[in-house]
Amino acid sequence: MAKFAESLILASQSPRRQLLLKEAGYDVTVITPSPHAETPPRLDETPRESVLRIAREKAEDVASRVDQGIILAGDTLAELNGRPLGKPADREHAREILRALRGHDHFVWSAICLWRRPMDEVLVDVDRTTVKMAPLSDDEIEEYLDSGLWEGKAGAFGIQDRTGWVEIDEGSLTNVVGLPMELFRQMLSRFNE
Ligand SMILES: Cc1cn([C@H]2C[C@H](O)[C@@H](COP(=O)(O)OP(=O)(O)OP(=O)(O)O)O2)c(=O)[nH]c1=O
Repeated sequence: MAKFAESLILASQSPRRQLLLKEAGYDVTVITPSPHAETPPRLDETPRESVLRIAREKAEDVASRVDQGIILAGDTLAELNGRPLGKPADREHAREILRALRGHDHFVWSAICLWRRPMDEVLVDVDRTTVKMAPLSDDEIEEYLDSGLWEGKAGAFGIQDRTGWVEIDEGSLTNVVGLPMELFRQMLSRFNE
């Protein structure tokens, strides 16, 4: 792993992003972006464009409060037939999303923004994973909804929650969980070039 003298600041309240970094040996300080920093996906954007913009908004918000270091922000969306699927508003919404996704291939997009202070050098990039959800029965969906694990997850489902229910066709697993670690390492090394 590349060593950085600069501190790494995770601009995220996501416990999963924090865990992925910790497991990979990165020491991070967490500063949560303000809830107003992020504006939801817009109709005139593709899901790819939305995650790139939103990751940057979160990083910029935290950068305005940091004097020195590298700020890392991310954003994740699922996409089914061009339609962005974010975090479900409630159980009803989660059910609707899972019924739409079951049995289908879909994409998961995660963007990363690295914002280096005080130079204000900014890198933004995105990764895409193709996944397939098993043809879940209504009962299986209700069982998952009962677990509450869908809350706060793009596409109302966590690949890490039920092994075998979602399979990766192509791409990175950490990208699906919210932070593509391969891309993160590449981006970090670009600051060293
Ligand atoms: C598709 C999928 C998403 N997710 C999670 C990753 C993200 O945390 C979440 C998408 O929400 P995001 O808005 O990307 O992030 P967040 O609200 O959790 O945290 P913050 O904005 O503060 O950084 O969905 C999983 O954990 N497993 C999955 O399989």
